[in-house]
Amino acid sequence: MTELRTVEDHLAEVTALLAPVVTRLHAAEPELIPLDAAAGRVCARSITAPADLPPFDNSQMDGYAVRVADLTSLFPSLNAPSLPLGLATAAGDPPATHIPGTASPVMTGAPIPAGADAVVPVEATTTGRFPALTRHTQAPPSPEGTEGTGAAPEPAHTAQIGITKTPEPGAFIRRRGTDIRAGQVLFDAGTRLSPAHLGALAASGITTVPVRPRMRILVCTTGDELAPDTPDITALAPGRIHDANGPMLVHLLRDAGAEVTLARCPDDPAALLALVIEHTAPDLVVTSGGISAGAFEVVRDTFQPLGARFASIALQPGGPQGLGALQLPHHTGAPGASTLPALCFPGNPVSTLLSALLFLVPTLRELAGRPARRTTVQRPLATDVDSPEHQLQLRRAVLETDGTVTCLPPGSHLLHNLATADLIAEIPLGVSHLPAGTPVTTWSLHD
Ligand SMILES: Nc1nc2c(c(=O)[nH]1)N[C@H]1C(S)=C(S)[C@@H](COP(=O)(O)OP(=O)(O)OC[C@H]3O[C@@H](n4cnc5c(N)ncnc54)[C@H](O)[C@@H]3O)O[C@H]1N2
Ligand code: MOO
Repeated sequence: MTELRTVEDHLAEVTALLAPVVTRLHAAEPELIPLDAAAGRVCARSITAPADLPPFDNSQMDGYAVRVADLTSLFPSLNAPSLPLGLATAAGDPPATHIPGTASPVMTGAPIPAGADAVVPVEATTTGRFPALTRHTQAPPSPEGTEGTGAAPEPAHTAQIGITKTPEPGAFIRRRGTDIRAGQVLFDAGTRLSPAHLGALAASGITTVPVRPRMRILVCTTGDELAPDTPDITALAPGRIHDANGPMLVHLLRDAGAEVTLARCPDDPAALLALVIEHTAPDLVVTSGGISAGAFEVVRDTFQPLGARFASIALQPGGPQGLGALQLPHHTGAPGASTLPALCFPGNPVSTLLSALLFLVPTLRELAGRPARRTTVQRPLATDVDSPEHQLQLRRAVLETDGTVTCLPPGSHLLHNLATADLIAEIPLGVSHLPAGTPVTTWSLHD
């Protein structure tokens, strides 16, 4: 038999087809978007911290701000020295001035009163809890002439706070700028924004972020058998099926970082051509179905005259594949592009999804600041496996508790078994049978 093109050959061709799109997206003007829309997007520029984080010295514990010297020098011989109760600072209050020789109650996140140099957690006091407190913001004004002079006004009331453990200077104080300093780089260009990144940006008071534009993909699912969306989507005319590939591709590609539009097209080349031409400036068109050996292959019939190539590769599922830079009669592709790149995946649902995972998602992952290749792990087969000798077979598989993998049936229409699988197990080219226990390359379907 003629040797089929390998998966590696096809991946290299797809990568080369997409390279100009990637270059254009890297060079494009960033989009400035609000933080709440930025999860998963990639920073287009490095972002500088506008302010110190934390923005002020604050307490790590609910407790008492003290001057350590008051405890060590005033009561050197006592096991549990006590200090008169000072005025309290809650989180959100402005900083107070610590009255020397007192214990100023401070809550977690509250600014450390000026002059205090450690916090004693409330658990390290003789009562283990707070007495009734007065916030310094609610206290009557200080006697004239004492505020800000360093002279100590009288404490608000006379409760004594017994301290069972003398703290080290700096204990339980979260110092200003210990997370990041104003002017330091918060995140480099190319960082993919996780929830934690968004948290750090929000904490810094940043409300918009410059991100790289996403690849705009028009997904066309094709076939006369695909039922139109109707109010009662469970009612199917005889011979019709629901469109599984559309939602699957849309979510897979969005999740990988693309901006995706879905269109459904009958087996009518004029309709497919019109659809592609009318769509506003996609970077890439992805189709499913209509590329194999049938008499009504809408994608092949429409795209082949425009420059796409169709061939079988040594892969199962996902053998039939098409790709090309389409020369459209009225080009409406992305600005700066003279042709419209197209990837044409086979229609069987498992074939469609695995084709996208294998050939397109790596480029999208890289654009989104993630490693292109998934992590692979060698795992032993739980049972014997048969596979077509001249194809790399991607078997949906379940991970057993003993670390072995059980391969599920290979049919490329078996979408439910894809949805319940944990892994893909690769049964290599040139192999028609592998006995139980043979280690095979596996990768997660949920990474
Ligand atoms: N004589 C041959 N027949 C077939 C060959 C072959 O080499 N010689 N290859 C088979 C393989 S492998 C595959 S994969 C399919 C690929 O065919 P197409 O890409 O042309 O896909 P269709 O025929 O349009 O559809 C195949 C199958 O998938 C169903 N389908 C299509 N779109 C959807 C959708 N959006 N949602 C759910 N299901 C969909 C469709 O109804 C068919 O059952 O060709 C084999 N045949
Ligand atoms: O190559 Mo097909 O994708 O096996 O069903």
